[in-house]
Amino acid sequence: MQRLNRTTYKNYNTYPEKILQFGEGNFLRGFVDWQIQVLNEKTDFNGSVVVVQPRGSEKIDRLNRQDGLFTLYLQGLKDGKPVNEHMVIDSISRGINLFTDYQDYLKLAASDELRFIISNTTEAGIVFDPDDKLEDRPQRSFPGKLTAFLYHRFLAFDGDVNRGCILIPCELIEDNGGKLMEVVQKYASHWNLDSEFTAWINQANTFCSSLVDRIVPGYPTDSIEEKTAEIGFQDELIVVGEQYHLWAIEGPESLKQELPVAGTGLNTLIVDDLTPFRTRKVRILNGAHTAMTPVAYLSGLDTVEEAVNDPEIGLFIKELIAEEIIPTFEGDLEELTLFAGDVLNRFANPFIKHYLMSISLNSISKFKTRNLPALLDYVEKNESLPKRMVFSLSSLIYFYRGKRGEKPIQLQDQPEILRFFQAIWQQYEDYLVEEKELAEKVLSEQKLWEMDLASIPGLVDAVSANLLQMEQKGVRNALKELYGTSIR
Ligand SMILES: NC(=O)c1ccc[n+]([C@@H]2O[C@H](COP(=O)([O-])OP(=O)(O)OC[C@H]3O[C@@H](n4cnc5c(N)ncnc54)[C@H](O)[C@@H]3O)[C@@H](O)[C@H]2O)c1
Ligand SMILES: O=P(O)(O)OC[C@@H](O)[C@@H](O)[C@H](O)[C@H](O)CO
Repeated sequence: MQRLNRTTYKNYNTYPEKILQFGEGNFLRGFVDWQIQVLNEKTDFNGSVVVVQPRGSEKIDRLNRQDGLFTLYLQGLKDGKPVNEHMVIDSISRGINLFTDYQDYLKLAASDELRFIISNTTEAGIVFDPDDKLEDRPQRSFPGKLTAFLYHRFLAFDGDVNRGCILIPCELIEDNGGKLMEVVQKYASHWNLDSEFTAWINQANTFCSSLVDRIVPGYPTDSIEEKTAEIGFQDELIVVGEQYHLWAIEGPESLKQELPVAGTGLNTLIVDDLTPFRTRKVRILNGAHTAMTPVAYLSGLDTVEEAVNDPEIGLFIKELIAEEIIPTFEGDLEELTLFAGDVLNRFANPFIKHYLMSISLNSISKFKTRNLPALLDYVEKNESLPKRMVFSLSSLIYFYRGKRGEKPIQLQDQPEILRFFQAIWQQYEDYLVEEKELAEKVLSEQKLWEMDLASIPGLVDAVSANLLQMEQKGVRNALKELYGTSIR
C-alpha cells in the first residue's frame, strides 16, 4: 500500500507559511492543525504551519516523509449525535529538523508571511536553561530556541515593530503566555542582547495565554489495520481525537480579525480572562483523569471508558467530582454541574480508547497541580478530609509500588521520584517500615508535593488506613470499605 504524501494524495492545498509550531505531537496535530485547516476552508485565513521539534525528535522526519499530511479521526458526539469521521489534514507545509537544517529556521525568522507562533511542549517545556547559548544550533530548551528565532527576526527587520509575532502557547500551565514571555526576556538578558530587542519583544509581539481542551489519545495502535484499510494509505501519523474541542485564548480585540474563528463553527473563544475556563477544566476534567487512574488501574481496568462505566469506580468518579471537586472553587453551580456531566459523557465516549497508563505519565506532578488544590481547599472549607480524594491519593502511593497484582507496572515519572518510591516500598517489603511510617514519609516529602502534607490533620492516619486495606484486600475491596459496603 502507498504511503500518504503529496505525490500519492492529490487533493491537497498549499498556503503561505504563517505559523511556526513548536511541537509535532499528537495533540497539536489533532487540535491546532485541524483548526487551521478549518480556517483555511471556511475563511480567508490562508495560512500553513511549519513544525519544529522542541527537543530532538525523529517525528519531524516522519512528517516530512509524508509532506506534512496526516489523517485525523474525530470520534464522539457532535451536536448530540455520534459521529465518526476522518480527514486528511493538509495545513502543515513542512517540518524543519533543527539539528540538520537550522539555516531554514533562520530563513523562516526573516519571512514576511510569518505571523503566529504556537507551542505545546508539555508542562515541562517552558523553562530556562542557563547553558543554552545564542549561537547553539539548536538551543536545548524550547524558550531558548524561540528567543534565538525572535532575535533573528528582530535583526532581519531592523527592529520594525510591525514585524512582531502573535504567540499562543498551549501548555497546560497557568499564565502560559506570561511565563513564556518572562523566559524569553530572561534569555535576552542572559545573552546580553541589545536593549532595543527587549523593547521590541514587549512592543511588537503579543503573548496570549491559552487553554486547550480536546481528548486526543493519539496513534490508534489497537485499530491501525482497520483504519489503514479504511483510508487506503500507509500513514504513520494517524491521530485519533474526540469531536469536542475548546480553545480559549486570552487576547486583544484585534486578534479576532487576524484569527477569524467567528462563524466557522470552531469552539475557539478570544476572551479577556482565562481563569474560569482553566480552573474548571484542570480541576474537573484533568483532576478526574488523574484521580481515577490509580484507583481504576489497580482495580483491573485499563481505559477511561471502562472506569466510568464500572458501577463502583464510575460512582466513585461521579461523586468525587460532585462532592469534592466542584464545591472547592467559585463558579455557577448549575454551569459547573453541566460541564461535569459533559466531561463524564466525553469520558464514556465508546469510540475512543484512552488508556489510563498514558494518563499516568508524571502522575505525581499532575496530582500536585490538578488535585491537591481541590484537596487543600476542601480541608480549609470543611475542616474535614475529602474521603474520595484521599482514597485516590492513597491509591496513587500504592500505584507507585509498581505492581498490579503480581505484574509490574511501567511507571513513568522523573527518575528521582521513581527512586524515592522504590526505596520506600522496598523498606516496606523488608518490614523496616509499616503503613503509617510509609504514609508519613511520602506525605512529608517536599520534592513530591512542595509542601508537608503530613501536617494536614488526620491525613497520615487516613492514608495509612487505606494502604492497609489495599494491601490486605486489594484496591477495589478497599474502595467498597470506604463506602461501608460489605466485601463480596
Ligand atoms: N493528548 C491530549 O488529550 C491532550 C489534550 C490537551 C492537552 N494536552 C497536553 O499536551 C501534552 C502532551 O502532548 P501530546 O498528547 O501531543 O503528546 P506527544 O507525546 O505526542 O507530544 C508531546 C510534545 O511535547 C514535547 N516535549 C515533551 N517534553 C518536553 C520538554 N521537556 N521540553 C520541550 N518539549 C517537550 C515533545 O517533543 C512533543 O513535541 C501534555 O502536556 C498535555 O497536557 C494533551
Ligand atoms: O495529556 P496529559 O498527560 O497532560 O494529561 C492527561 C489527560 O488528562 C489530558 O490529556 C486530557 O485528556 C486533556 O487535557 C483534555 O483536554
